[in-house]
Amino acid sequence: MAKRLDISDLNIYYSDFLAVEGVTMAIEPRSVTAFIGPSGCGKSTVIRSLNRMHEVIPGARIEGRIALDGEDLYGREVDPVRVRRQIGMVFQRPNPFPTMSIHANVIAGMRLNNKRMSKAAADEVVERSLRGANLWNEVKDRLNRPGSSLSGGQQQRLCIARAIAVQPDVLLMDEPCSALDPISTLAIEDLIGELKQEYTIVIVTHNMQQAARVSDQTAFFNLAGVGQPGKLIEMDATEKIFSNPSKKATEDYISGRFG
Ligand SMILES: Nc1ncnc2c1ncn2[C@@H]1O[C@H](COP(=O)(O)OP(=O)(O)OP(=O)(O)O)[C@@H](O)[C@H]1O
Repeated sequence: MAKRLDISDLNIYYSDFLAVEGVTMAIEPRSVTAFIGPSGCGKSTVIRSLNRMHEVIPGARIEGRIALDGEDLYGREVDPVRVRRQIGMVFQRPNPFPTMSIHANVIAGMRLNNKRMSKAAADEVVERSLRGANLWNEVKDRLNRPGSSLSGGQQQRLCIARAIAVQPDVLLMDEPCSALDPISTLAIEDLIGELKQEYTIVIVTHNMQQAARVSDQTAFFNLAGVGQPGKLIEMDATEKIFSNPSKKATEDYISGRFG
């Protein structure tokens, strides 16, 4: 479970466009790392490179090294599908399979990986994952209803249940609360606090209060101008970033002077 990510000298391209340059950082297991920074600085691009989702875009590629507990995720022998199972992702908009039942949604990834799963084993995974996502009590009596019958916040927790069903090492979350109301947002934030006991979590957020509330480490990205690559400006304990950052650009951003 929870593994460490080491990123070194990472450059990320969309065809010829260098979107992110020279990122080196360590993401610790059993902790929450927040990526913050102005629009277009490359937060989503970096997070998508961590589980090899970046390369599904035609022409997209990376240079540098990303290692999970020392294993180079871009090594020649490495299967990107396996990487995406080990490093799960939750997106901005909850995206359950709308016509599939709640039960089937949770095990959708497992079915892909292990087609012959007994009903009892499936039921156990569904309950464990829904409990893990703090959704079990709300849905246990209607597991056969479609995923789309849930509220937005419940759908997002269903997506988190789906992501943890395959027992990943890392959970990536790209603005997981931006489509949610404040109550659902708090439920997800509480859940992130619980999940970090078992997982390595990386969250992209535009909401600096959220970064301050949920994360242990914060990475601030910035870009020098339009058409310039995004860069990691500094990364440190969240408390330090929000109280006494080392770089002026970070201070300007967190104090709302730009971005
Ligand atoms: N599919 C794509 N093709 C080409 N360029 C892209 C693509 N996706 C993103 N980019 C570019 O890469 C750069 C970084 O974008 P990215 O979405 O990672 O930034 P971000 O910090 O996540 O922004 P936001 O906070 O607005 O979501 C931007 O210049 C963006 O235009």
